[in-house]
Amino acid sequence: MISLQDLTFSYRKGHLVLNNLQLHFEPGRIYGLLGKNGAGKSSLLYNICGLLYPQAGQCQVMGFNPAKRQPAFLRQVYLLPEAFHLPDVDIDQYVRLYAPFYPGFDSAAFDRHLDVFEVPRRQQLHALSHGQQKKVLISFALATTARILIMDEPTNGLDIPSKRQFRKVIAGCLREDQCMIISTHQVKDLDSLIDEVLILENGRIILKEPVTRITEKLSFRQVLSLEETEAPLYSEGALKGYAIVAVNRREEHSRLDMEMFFNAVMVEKEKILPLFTR
Ligand SMILES: Nc1ncnc2c1ncn2[C@@H]1O[C@H](COP(=O)(O)OP(=O)(O)OP(=O)(O)O)[C@@H](O)[C@H]1O
Repeated sequence: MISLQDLTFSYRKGHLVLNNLQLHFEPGRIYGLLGKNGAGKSSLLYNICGLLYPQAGQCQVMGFNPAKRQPAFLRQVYLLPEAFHLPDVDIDQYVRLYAPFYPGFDSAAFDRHLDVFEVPRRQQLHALSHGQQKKVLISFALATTARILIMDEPTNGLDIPSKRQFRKVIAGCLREDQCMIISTHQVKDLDSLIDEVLILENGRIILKEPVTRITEKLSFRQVLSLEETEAPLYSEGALKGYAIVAVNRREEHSRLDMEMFFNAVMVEKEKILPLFTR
């Protein structure tokens, strides 16, 4: 559905932001794009949407070259950017203005999502808080039913109950022909939603693995003392004892803790990445 071949991108000469990326994204999946500040996550997303253009290599999205920004492409792609500015209209006017760009726009779904988020319906957008505005945009994004949904830090600025609402709204909303890429630092908000994890570092994808494969290779556990377990790959002090990431030697079933996983990869790359070489 999305295919990047040898994609290289930089804002200025001599400073590669995306370095020779080979990447494929399939429909029916939610991808979590992780990386430290400045790793190149937004730049990658903007290349996929055609808002930035590669210096070398290819980017193909649903058979289109995004850089051409053809209407048939734009109708099927929605980017929720990290920072946004909304016009001073009310929600209904906003829908009347922007929904026509998306032929598959589902007004009933939009209303349902707004209800879950408990957004006051009759307000001017400028009278809403930043978090409420974001909820309008998340609801709008999902209601477009665009085949490619890209969200840059969608849960930034959402309060704790809203993060739960976000998970509720997203879960079960993706169709088999849609693909969602979520770039985030707020990994705890999303670890139950993500099908596949990508980690970007210094312009390269250092890991791209389905959650099922991560938990097949690694186990995520709490232990009272580090002596009671064979040397973990990574550990962090927890309320009672330690949270650990260990090699999953006994085919244990554990739930991915994406924050622990990301930290473990950052600190113990040499130990963890080889577990995933094919
Ligand atoms: N408009 C720009 N002009 C020049 N350099 C830029 C521009 N935008 C980003 N960069 C640089 O490109 C690199 C990647 O930035 P990008 O915003 O893609 O990273 P990111 O992973 O999304 O970061 P964050 O997690 O902080 O949002 C950084 O080194 C950044 O300084």
